[in-house]
Amino acid sequence: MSEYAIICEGLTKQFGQIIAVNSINLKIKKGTIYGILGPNGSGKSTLIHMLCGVLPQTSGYGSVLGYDIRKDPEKIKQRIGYMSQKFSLYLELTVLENLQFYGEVYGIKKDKLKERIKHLVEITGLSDRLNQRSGTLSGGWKQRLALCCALLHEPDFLILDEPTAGVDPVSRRIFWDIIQSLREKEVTVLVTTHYMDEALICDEIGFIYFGRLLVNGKPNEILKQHHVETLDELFIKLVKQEEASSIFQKGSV
Ligand SMILES: Nc1ncnc2c1ncn2[C@@H]1O[C@H](COP(=O)(O)OP(=O)(O)OP(=O)(O)O)[C@@H](O)[C@H]1O
Repeated sequence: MSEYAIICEGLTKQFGQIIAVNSINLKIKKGTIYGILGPNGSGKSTLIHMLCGVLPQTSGYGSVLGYDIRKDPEKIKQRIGYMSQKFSLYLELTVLENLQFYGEVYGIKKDKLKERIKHLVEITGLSDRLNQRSGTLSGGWKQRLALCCALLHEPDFLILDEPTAGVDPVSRRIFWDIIQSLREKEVTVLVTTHYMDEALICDEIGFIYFGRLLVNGKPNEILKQHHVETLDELFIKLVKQEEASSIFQKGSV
């Protein structure tokens, strides 16, 4: 059994002329939180979609929980929980109805589902809102419900695509407390974020720029290696370096 939940070797995705993900090599240990950072359009979602088994790669290799993303996408889908950037639950259904619906889609038995819903609404603070129509929840509460749905079937690998974008600080804190508690259960978490305070909580982070993984490792070690105090500082420095080298390359042709 591998100690890694995720392995990418030269993983690449091309859309016509655009290389959205460019030969990424990455290993994520089981039971850890890995944060992906990078500007808009840098390839984060494309990488995630490949790892979910919903977007075939152009070249390279990827495995999730030991399953090849090209050969076994269906097995991967059963073992992962995914929360997308956009709220994708049914707005006209209540909180409870959404949870019951997703539980049935995952094929969770009635008694188990009841137990899971009780546990998840308790830890996310949704217990008092079970009968509220989901469309009337504010942004932070909608995200808590989406997290509950992604965790219902006890996935071994949880993918969160910008889960806290536009969410208030209290909801963000609750969110991250839950994410961190998953470490104890050996759940591997892959999360994209633009918030540097969230990145510092992750066990390891990667910074993607134009589809390439420029930096990868433990946040504090990365800061030391690059002689910077904050991740913001580092990422601005990296982007400037990359821009300067692309201008240099264009100029030298
Ligand atoms: N289906 C597609 N067809 C063509 N180009 C695409 C497709 N999906 C993504 N791209 C392009 O691939 C690149 C990477 O996009 P991607 O959505 O993965 O970035 P991202 O880092 O997730 O961005 P954001 O932070 O805005 O969500 C972009 O140039 C985007 O326009």
